[in-house]
Amino acid sequence: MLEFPLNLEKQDIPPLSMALGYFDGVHRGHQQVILEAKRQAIQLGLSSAVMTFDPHPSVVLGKDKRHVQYISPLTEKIKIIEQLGIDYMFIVHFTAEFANLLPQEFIDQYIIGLNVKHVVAGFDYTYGRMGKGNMETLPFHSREEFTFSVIPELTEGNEKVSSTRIRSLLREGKADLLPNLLGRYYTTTGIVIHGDKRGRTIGFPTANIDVDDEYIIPPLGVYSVRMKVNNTWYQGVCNVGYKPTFNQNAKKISIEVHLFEFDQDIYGEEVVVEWHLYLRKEQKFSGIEELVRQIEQDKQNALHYFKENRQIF
Ligand SMILES: Cc1cc2nc3c(=O)[nH]c(=O)nc-3n(C[C@H](O)[C@H](O)[C@H](O)COP(=O)(O)O)c2cc1C
Ligand SMILES: Nc1ncnc2c1ncn2[C@@H]1O[C@H](COP(=O)(O)OP(=O)(O)O)[C@@H](O)[C@H]1O
Repeated sequence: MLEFPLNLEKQDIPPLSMALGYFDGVHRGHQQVILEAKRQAIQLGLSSAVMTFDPHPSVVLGKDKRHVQYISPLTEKIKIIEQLGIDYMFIVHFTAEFANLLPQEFIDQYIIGLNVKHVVAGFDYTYGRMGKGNMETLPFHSREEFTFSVIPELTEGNEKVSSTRIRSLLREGKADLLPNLLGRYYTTTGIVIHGDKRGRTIGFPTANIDVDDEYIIPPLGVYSVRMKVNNTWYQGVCNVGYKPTFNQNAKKISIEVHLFEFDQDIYGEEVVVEWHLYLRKEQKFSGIEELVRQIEQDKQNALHYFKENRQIF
């Protein structure tokens, strides 16, 4: 992986076929762009590359300076793109200065200057100050130094597959609808931390996960999930919430997963939660007995879900 500023001369970089995009989520539309860059690389005898930007342009340009949340924060995005088998990744730090480059300056410095011989981007990709450069202006800005392919809009159910659509489904808890758009289930990577140590005393030990706040967390409630621990996937149930049965004024949201057929100490481990299906709202129960009865029911519902979808797992 290469990060800007690059201390490389053009002659040190192999000729590239490069996919351009912000690629939050690396969804099915993004995958078409990236895989086309790879296909063109093979056909034209080039190395494949992806150029992406960090942080999200809205952090630098937006009026709304709130903390931005992603479908795939940078490290997750890098992992997913690596799995697509791309040779080089360029991560451009998106600054006010970068956003101010004229379209021709962007093409000269970041495309022609990096020895790019073929560009692949989606039909609505824009570049340069105020997004003035687009796929129609690209032939003029290319100075005939590279060729390019434009990937048409990918739709699903008559609607564009987009990061915005995925973000809103995620915020509505519709994890089960995401594979149609993402090409996989939604995942969040985090570290197992210590909780209140109550879980194992009620027969449901739960791994409390500290998830980076750059991720979009699905809404409060109980979900069927899978969790990857040391490269093995386990089925389980996850509660996202404040545990109102025990806490009156909890401020920090907790994400905790009870795994079936699992009995290991995994404090401090990095784990991946794969979100499958929203099961119910988080509730305040009158006591432990009622809570335990409900968690047992959640477990049965999740087991049923995994059994019904056995062909996938
Ligand atoms: C599947 C599942 C569903 C849960 N549902 C609720 C709930 O509706 N209300 C609640 O107060 N706590 C709920 N919890 C959280 C439990 O209260 C929590 O796991 C228990 O207190 C242990 O916490 P600890 O791991 O911090 O010790 C749920 C936990 C799991 C695993
Ligand atoms: N089936 C399981 N699912 C989740 N965690 C488990 C399981 N079995 C053992 N553990 C371990 O036990 C811990 C959870 O126990 P718990 O009493 O809920 O403590 P805590 O409140 O610290 O999470 C997990 O972090 C993990 O290390």
